[in-house]
Amino acid sequence: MTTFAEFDLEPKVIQAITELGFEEATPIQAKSIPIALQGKDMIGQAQTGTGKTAAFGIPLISKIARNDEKIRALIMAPTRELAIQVAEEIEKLSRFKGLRTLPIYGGQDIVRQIRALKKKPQIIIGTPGRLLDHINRKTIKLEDVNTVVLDEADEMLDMGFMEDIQSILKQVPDERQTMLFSATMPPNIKRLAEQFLKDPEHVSVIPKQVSAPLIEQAYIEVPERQKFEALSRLIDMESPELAIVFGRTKRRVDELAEALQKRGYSADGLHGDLSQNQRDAVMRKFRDGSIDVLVATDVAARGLDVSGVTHVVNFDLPQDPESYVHRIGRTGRAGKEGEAWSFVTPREIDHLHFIERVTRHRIPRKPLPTLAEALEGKQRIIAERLLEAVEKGELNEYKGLAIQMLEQYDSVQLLSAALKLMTGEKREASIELTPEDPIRAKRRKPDIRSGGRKPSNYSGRSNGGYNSNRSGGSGGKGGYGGYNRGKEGGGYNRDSGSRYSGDRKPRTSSNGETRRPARREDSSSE
Ligand SMILES: Nc1ncnc2c1ncn2[C@@H]1O[C@H](COP(=O)(O)OP(=O)(O)OP(=O)(O)O)[C@@H](O)[C@H]1O
Ligand SMILES: [Mg+2]
Repeated sequence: MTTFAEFDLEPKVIQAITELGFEEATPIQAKSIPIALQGKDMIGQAQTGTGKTAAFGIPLISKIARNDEKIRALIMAPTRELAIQVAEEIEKLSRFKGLRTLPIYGGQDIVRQIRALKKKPQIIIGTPGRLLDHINRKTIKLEDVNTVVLDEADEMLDMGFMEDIQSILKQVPDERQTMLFSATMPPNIKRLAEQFLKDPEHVSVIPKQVSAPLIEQAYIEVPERQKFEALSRLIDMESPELAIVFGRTKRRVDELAEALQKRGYSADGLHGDLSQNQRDAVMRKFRDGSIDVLVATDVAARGLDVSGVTHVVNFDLPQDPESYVHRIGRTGRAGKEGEAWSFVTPREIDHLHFIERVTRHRIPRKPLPTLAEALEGKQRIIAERLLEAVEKGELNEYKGLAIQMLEQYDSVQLLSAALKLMTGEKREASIELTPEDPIRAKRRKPDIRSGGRKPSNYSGRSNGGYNSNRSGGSGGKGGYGGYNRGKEGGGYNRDSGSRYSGDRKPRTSSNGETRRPARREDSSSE
């Protein structure tokens, strides 16, 4: 166990860490912070939800003085939501130190951003395209930047940001520290690292399997046209606190969110074609729990940290194994458990096996929840809500009528009727989703990690070694002491010399943005 007091950090930073409820450093933090504090370039890789943001954030803020009026640190992230979230985390970590952070992303009024830049933030967190706009307008000057972080660098490359990133990095002074972080490290990252990092230290905390161990994974084989029914039953049976459902395309997300709403679920959709206001509103509703189900494209796959996400559903399988790892990593974060379900059409079974090989994890098959299981789940929730209301009291206004009714009817009959009404007959609104084509299996060599290097001896606990008093201590669901599902391995041989060939051709863009050619389908995520 490594406490934060063991690092050479200012009391004000320690104070912020304590305030955030972090009791000990996660393994990636324990390894990266001392290296980053020395000013070395580094490549950091660790499973989803294991605190990579603070791993680069803490050293970064340690280098900046409060009264500095220059832009000293530049963090690049692939999506607007992620830029906002990283900015918030850095803001919290530097709260007592009093540094100024500013998220900069497309879709937001540029004049407003220019005004905010006049307040002299020292730390800018942005998406590459909008950052470059500001750099070209000279509203952001990079001449004093001494730290650059690329969060989810591989995703930024996949989205077609290579050129933007290159031209930004070329304008940052050479005497700088560059850090690159992600949960997965496909080979294209190597090229970027070779070009822009100086003798980087590789810091990785990756056990045999790439995905986070606290996520219970399963797949359901289901024909395309039955997917929606399967999803409704799954939600009913599992009654997630918060769930993210991933769909392949924007159209799919729109249709699915609407269909869920029609059936009475509290759901909304997120993709790159929505206006910034709409995107912000959806994320706000999801974070504060006023919607339970977020339906999203891969725009929500990377980095997003929303506490309370208990379930991830791949309504459509993702094309890339990396995407699978990042998507399911929206749950099982910070020492909490989560479940990840994937719908696989019969023709996609091969693709699922491919994902299993690359992620080195066998995904067990589960049967489609039956109607009875779905109903049982719904009833359980209703019963819980009823008992909560009993606990809460304040029922006097209803008691008179209750007594009257009980004099005339049998209590079991009455309560059953009440439960039936509360459960609600399923609104059988007819749902027609436009079918998506099945994904065809690609062939790559099975290793999602970088460079074929041996995994570092992963000595952390199976949950990534968390300890935070926010997580509610150990024991019970959501606890995290030495928990081990013993699912590692999955019967695949490690092929330590190889890594997959990474034929990651950027997918074509449909968002009408022509300036940068190689964007993929939801590339307006920036
Ligand atoms: N030392 C710690 N103790 C407890 N909680 C922590 C600690 N460090 C970070 N966290 C919390 O863990 C959560 C996940 O952190 P973060 O988003 O940085 O993960 P990540 O490794 O970047 O994941 P991803 O690969 O999905 O981007 C956040 O809510 C963060 O505040
Ligand atoms: Mg992250």
